[in-house]
Amino acid sequence: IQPSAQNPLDGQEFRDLEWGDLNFLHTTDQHGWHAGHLEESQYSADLGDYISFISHMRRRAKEKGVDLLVIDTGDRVEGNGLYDASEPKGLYTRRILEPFDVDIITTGNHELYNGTTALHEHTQTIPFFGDRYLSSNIDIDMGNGWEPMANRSLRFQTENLGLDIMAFGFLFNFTGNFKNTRVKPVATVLEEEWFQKAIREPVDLFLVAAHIDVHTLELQQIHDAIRQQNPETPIQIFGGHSHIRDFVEFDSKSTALESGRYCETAGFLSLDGLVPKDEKDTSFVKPKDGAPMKTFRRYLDFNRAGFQHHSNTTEDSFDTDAGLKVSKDIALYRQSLDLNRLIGCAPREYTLSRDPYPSAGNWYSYLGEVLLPKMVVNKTRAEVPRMIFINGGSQRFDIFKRFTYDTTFIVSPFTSRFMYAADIPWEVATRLLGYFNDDASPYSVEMQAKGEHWASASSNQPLPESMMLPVNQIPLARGRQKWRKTIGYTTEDAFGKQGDDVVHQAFQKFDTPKVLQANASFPVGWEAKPPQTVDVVFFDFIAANVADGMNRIVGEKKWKKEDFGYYMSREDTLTKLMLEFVQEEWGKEC
Ligand SMILES: O=c1ccn([C@@H]2O[C@H](COP(=O)(O)O)[C@@H](O)[C@H]2O)c(=O)[nH]1
Repeated sequence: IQPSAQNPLDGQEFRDLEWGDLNFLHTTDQHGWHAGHLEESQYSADLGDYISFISHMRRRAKEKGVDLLVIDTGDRVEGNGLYDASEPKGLYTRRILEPFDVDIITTGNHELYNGTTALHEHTQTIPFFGDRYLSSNIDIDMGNGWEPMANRSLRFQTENLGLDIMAFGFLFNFTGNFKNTRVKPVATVLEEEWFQKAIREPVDLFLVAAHIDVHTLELQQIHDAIRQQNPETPIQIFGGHSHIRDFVEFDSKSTALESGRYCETAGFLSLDGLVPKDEKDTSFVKPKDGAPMKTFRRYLDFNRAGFQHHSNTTEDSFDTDAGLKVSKDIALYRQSLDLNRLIGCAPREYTLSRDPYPSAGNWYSYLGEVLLPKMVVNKTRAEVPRMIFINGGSQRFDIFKRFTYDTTFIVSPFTSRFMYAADIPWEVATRLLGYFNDDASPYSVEMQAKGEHWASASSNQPLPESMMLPVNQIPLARGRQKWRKTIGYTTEDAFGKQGDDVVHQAFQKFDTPKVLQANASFPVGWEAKPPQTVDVVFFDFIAANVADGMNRIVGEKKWKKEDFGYYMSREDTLTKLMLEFVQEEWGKEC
């Protein structure tokens, strides 16, 4: 745990784990949160704590004569100062991840948005993990033509039961990658010779580590391709990308688990009733005593109390040398990046989705009404009315009272710059937001294809400490023991409502805007007499979408993204502007 982080409150009610023959721990979408959540005690474990936990769980597996595999399904980068504040980005993250002893690891879309990130992944991270790092559908060009980003598949035997496993690593059909990589559509790869050969190998289980939302066509396609050749063999899938706790059942021997995001969740899954046959034939996985194979899943809140509970350790016996070293290194790296530096104190907490948009506590509302109009300005065109558009997905996390240097990256990690289209007719500019918000618009379709996930009813986001319920003690019928309930994940998935390891109180989640519009320098009385033209200002990340939108509105191909210039200096990213704003506008009395 990091020096400034807090352990969760005592007295939480746990749901225990059920071990099987083959057990898994799974993380996904870590997004640089390796220091843990310093403002939320429920998710305050750091990667060092997780490393200690893994080590105890491996020991327990050995004692039980079963196996444990550790999986990570990508998007380890972008979204936290520990990754984004270093120069080059990820300098420390790559070192921090080295002791992370995963069995299978794969690539997410965030490893590919930026050419340098992809390059570093290929030249530094992948060699370290070697053949355990799988990229079944990604290629990279290092200057000599396309080559596989990493190993395509891996066949291996588990340590204790000797289960024979064939593993793959897939990314969804992502199109927003930098041009030094290419992501092959999943359906195409399923037809490739190497894949067809791999699924014909006589193994006990197929394992798919996928940076793919578990409710997608891509995963169904992967499942169906393997199942067609292997009617009886278990297919275990681990997903990611949509940042939620989720679980789906494809058939009685195939499920997919998604384990949340941002080091808030470690997924646990077990398969029982796997009996490897001596002779390899087409039905070597047999149910125990004729009973069907049993699958069990649980979502663990990422904190030391839970890790100790599930690994049967105590505060005294929990830490391993390797885990302690990682926690110490993280603290040193954070210090050298000055991440704890207080920039300002927020007038109140702002949330992305726990407060409705628009409302006073909603961060998008604050951005649209206060921050963007003030900060996004070109001095030479300051008097020209402007409409500023940013994509909702650019904002990544809530704002607590203490806004530190780290917070700027936690909220706005991307290096998007502001571009503009000058003097756009009022009738065109005012229809842009409607165009973006129209579900049928090509913008939505394209962004969905890129993995854009707008508000999702099934995703549930945890609350900060300040939202903890007052101690709500519920006496147990059989004794004097009392539980303390906190607000947090209350996941409902294909196996029901008992998946979370801690019994929480549910919370409400509201829709977030796809695209946010802010207006600035509008003349007095504009409602009665609108300006004839305005500047349309937007992130370069959505420049092509803005051009498409305006072309659709006027019904002709008038704009292309190459026509647009930068509205402000290229250094003026929203991350930088936000930091300046907080420094200037918010006091330091928290
Ligand atoms: O430069 C960028 C890159 C991405 N985004 C937005 O991020 C999300 C996707 O993130 P996931 O963690 O994979 O869900 C999506 O909304 C992109 O639009 C961005 O704004 N800028």
